[in-house]
Amino acid sequence: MDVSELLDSLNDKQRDAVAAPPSDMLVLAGAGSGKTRVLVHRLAWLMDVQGISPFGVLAVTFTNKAAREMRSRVEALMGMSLQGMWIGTFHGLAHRLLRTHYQEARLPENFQILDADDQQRLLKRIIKGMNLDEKHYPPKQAMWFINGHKDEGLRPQHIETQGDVMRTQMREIYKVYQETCDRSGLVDFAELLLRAHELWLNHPQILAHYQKRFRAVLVDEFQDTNNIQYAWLRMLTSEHNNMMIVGDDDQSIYGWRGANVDNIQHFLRDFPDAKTIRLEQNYRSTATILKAANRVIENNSSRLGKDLWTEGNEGEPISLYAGFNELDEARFIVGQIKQWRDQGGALSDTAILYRSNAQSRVLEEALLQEAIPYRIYGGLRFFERQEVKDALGYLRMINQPLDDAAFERVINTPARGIGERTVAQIRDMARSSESSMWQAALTMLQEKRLSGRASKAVQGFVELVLKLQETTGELPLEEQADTAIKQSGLMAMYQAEKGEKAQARVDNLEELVTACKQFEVPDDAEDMTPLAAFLTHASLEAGETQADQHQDAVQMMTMHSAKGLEFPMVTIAGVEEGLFPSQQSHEEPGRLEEERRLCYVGMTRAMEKLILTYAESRRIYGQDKYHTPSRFIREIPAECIQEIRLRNTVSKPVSTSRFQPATSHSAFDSTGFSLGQRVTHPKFGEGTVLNYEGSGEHARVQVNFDEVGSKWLVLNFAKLAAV
Ligand SMILES: Nc1ncnc2c1ncn2[C@@H]1O[C@H](COP(=O)(O)OP(=O)(O)OP(=O)(O)O)[C@@H](O)[C@H]1O
Ligand SMILES: [Mg+2]
Repeated sequence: MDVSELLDSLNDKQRDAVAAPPSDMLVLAGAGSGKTRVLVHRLAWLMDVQGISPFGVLAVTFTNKAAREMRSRVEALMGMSLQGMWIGTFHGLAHRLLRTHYQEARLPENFQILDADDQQRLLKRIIKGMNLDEKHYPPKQAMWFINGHKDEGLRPQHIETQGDVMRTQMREIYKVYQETCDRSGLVDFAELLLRAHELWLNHPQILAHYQKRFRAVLVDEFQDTNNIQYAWLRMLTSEHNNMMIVGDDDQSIYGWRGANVDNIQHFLRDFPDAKTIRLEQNYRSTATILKAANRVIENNSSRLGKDLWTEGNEGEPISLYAGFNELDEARFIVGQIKQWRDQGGALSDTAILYRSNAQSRVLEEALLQEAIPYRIYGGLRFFERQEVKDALGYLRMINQPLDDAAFERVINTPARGIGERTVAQIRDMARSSESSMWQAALTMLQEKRLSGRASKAVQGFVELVLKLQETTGELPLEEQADTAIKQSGLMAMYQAEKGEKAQARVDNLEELVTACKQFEVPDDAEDMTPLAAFLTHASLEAGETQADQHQDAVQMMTMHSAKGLEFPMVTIAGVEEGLFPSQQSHEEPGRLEEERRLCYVGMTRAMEKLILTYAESRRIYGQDKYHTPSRFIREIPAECIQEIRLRNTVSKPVSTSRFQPATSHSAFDSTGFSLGQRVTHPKFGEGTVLNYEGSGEHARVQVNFDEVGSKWLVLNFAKLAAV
């Protein structure tokens, strides 16, 4: 390959980094300045110019997707396949190392990886086996305890408990858990890293081999490495090799998961001769987007500090839209995406980013309604999520207890002492009597075919379902859901767990109640109960296959998963206090700055067009919460923002300045009503306009009546009048 090709597409500073003589190096630079590009070109340079073999480099990045992309970019630059090169995530590389040296790592040859779900299930069994109360020692918390200590390189014998009963017990759980894993050849994610570290610690000759072999070690997204990862990298260094780390302290967003941004300082301390290169030109975003993002991040106090500029043009202002509620917000976003598509833009060039996974539901529905394909990146669709499926399981049991899948799903979730063996017995009985498991369970109880303990536990479950059926039958759908989630113990189970992920599960359960409240039985399902109609709706949505890899689809993801990526058009939804920054971050000082870094990450994903939206009222857990716009919006200079207003009618402008004539013509314009407007109906009395859909004679409006609650009305027939 022509070397100049490698360097031509780089600016001076990038070239300095790529073509530097072998040395340790830190590339510290803001978003979109070409850090990842430098790393990729450096890899190619080392192999092509320095003559290092593909087996002599080790490159680490944050996600499997990023690793695949990096490999293919280097291959494209080199014009050859690089099979076998060590390029991957920390977990992937540790796995590879352990596979190669399984004997020294004291693992069976075919050891299995335990994913988070399996890990939690195993812990549950262990906690029960130790005769501990799961309520006091929730498996999820034990998992955080174990993984957290492993991330610090600590085994049970290293953990000080200071006489704390909880810690002592957790340490014991860790010990028993680890023995079980070792016996069965199971390795969890945190264990991969710790084992790989211990492998080198205990086998200096293996370590020496790799120290010599890997002449260059390159790490992207370094700001989000945790302690064990840094320790592992540090071990690898020797006089034979060099390390290049690339990162941005302003994009450190995994502190809550143990990432340690101080590792950048540690690197400078541990590699005193390291050369620091700062890249300052941004190639990704328009000047407006860049200026706005820079100004937001300036509000953080602990920064290494850097300036970013661009030669790019001004671009359009950032659009800001205040939704009347989350439905209006979603509809606006979908409208913008349609406009983008109509102007010839690809859907895959647009991304919708949000703070919390639970926000995706309303957005997904708005997209489905318009038949716009979408893909949820790094996550499941709302109705496919574990906790949502658990809750739906109870609703399905209320609706129809003969549903075996629902029965199996919830019989022991939350744990109520019904073991796998009992479930298997019930399953066998159902099979031999050709009945449902529910019926089989009833028969077995009646005929006393279960052992004392199992019988009592199954009886408890049956009674719970019967009670739910009896007490919720007449209730409105959302109260049915609320009761089921609470009385089944699901909510309490997830609330008892710690951490961001558990919080997301609680959010999703609350969101399910909201979904029930917003659900309208479709016309063709009027013979069904609202519950049955809702369950049908949920399974259809979950069953709808996600847009496949090659289909042009809108990209949806949390801001966390968007790290390192870029899109021509980006919408950040739910930019409001209490959601983003999150409620929890108000309570812990460091967390607010991490939220602001997340905002910086989100904004800097956008290349051409950035849209920020928030909802003035948002239904959370079936209740309307009124939020104020996020402080992050106020931190953006006013001249960078253009407020978009279209939720208004042309015919009846509301007098406040916030409601100006529509800038685009929605069907609603012709109805003569505006969202939020007070109206009166001869039968239902007064209410507030919440929502609308359709146009012309099909136009329908949703009104929340003070007396009778929310109703959809066909405009042509409804005798609505403005108050
Ligand atoms: N010298 C250059 N000339 C033209 N385009 C460039 C140059 N350097 C980088 N780019 C382009 O700018 C964009 C951002 O680059 P890259 O993703 O490497 O930035 P980054 O610093 O890694 O960003 P992030 O912090 O978000 O990970 C990419 O589209 C890249 O191809
Ligand atoms: Mg990058």
